[in-house]
Amino acid sequence: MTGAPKLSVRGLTKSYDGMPVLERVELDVDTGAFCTIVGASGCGKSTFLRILLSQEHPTRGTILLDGHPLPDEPMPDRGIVFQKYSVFSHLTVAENLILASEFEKAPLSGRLFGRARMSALEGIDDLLMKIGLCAAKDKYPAQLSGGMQQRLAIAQALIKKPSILLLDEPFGALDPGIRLDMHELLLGLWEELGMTIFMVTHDIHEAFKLGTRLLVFDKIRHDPQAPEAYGATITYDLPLNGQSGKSQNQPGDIADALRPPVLAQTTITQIR
Ligand SMILES: Nc1ncnc2c1ncn2[C@@H]1O[C@H](COP(=O)(O)OP(=O)(O)OP(=O)(O)O)[C@@H](O)[C@H]1O
Repeated sequence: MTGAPKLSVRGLTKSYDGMPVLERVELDVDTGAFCTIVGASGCGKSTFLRILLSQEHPTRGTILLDGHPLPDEPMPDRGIVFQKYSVFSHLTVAENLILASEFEKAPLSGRLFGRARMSALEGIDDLLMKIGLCAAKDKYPAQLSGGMQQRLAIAQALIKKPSILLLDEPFGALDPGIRLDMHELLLGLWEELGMTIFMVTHDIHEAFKLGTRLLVFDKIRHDPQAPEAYGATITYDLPLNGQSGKSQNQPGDIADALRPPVLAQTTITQIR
């Protein structure tokens, strides 16, 4: 790794009501990495993303962003996209995109008028072009397909030019063909904007295709009498080169390893 990492996580533990969800997570991520995150349902992947967004806070441990403690509140430097469309249904595509500017420039009313509004609307043209929604600028979300709504959600997350993009199963609700289009779109944006991406997915092939690094979350300790006694951590951290197909690891290897008994044995060995 060259220089200071973009993000550095040390001894991260997150508990709810005294029950650990994440335990002793350690991670350094370079600027521009595309980290795909997989793991069993309920193992804390979304919690991890919410902590990176500062929507949740660690119970223990530290997170440094560009060498400084992660701010306590979500900031424009980190954008997030969820699986279900998180856009405002009563606003058009353009209005959804200028909303952040409206609240920034008119915090009391949340509305811009006249020249200020025109200027905000002109400011989103480039983003609309990138995201392929120029023709839908004045449509409402209900008039858009699922893929288009998710494009809008991505555009919304990008409007403040975040250096970190957090994606929580962003394509999980889309048809396979649309997902492929979205992969192309996302890879193009990632390359052009140089963001560091963390993307949770349940699709191991998607994880291998898109990521430069695969993070597997799982529990390394299990108590059958008390399944919630232990939290998950990063049990596999694999460099990928999905775009050039040079990765030595293949989706099937991880899919095999994700079977619980094998994973438990393998990861304990690995952690030691
Ligand atoms: N605010 C909360 N209060 C209490 N428990 C919570 C809270 N948020 C998450 N949890 C619990 O933390 C655990 C991890 O949840 P999380 O959503 O992070 O898992 P996940 O790996 O993203 O799951 P999935 O793949 O099913 O989306 C779950 O047991 C969940 O019930």
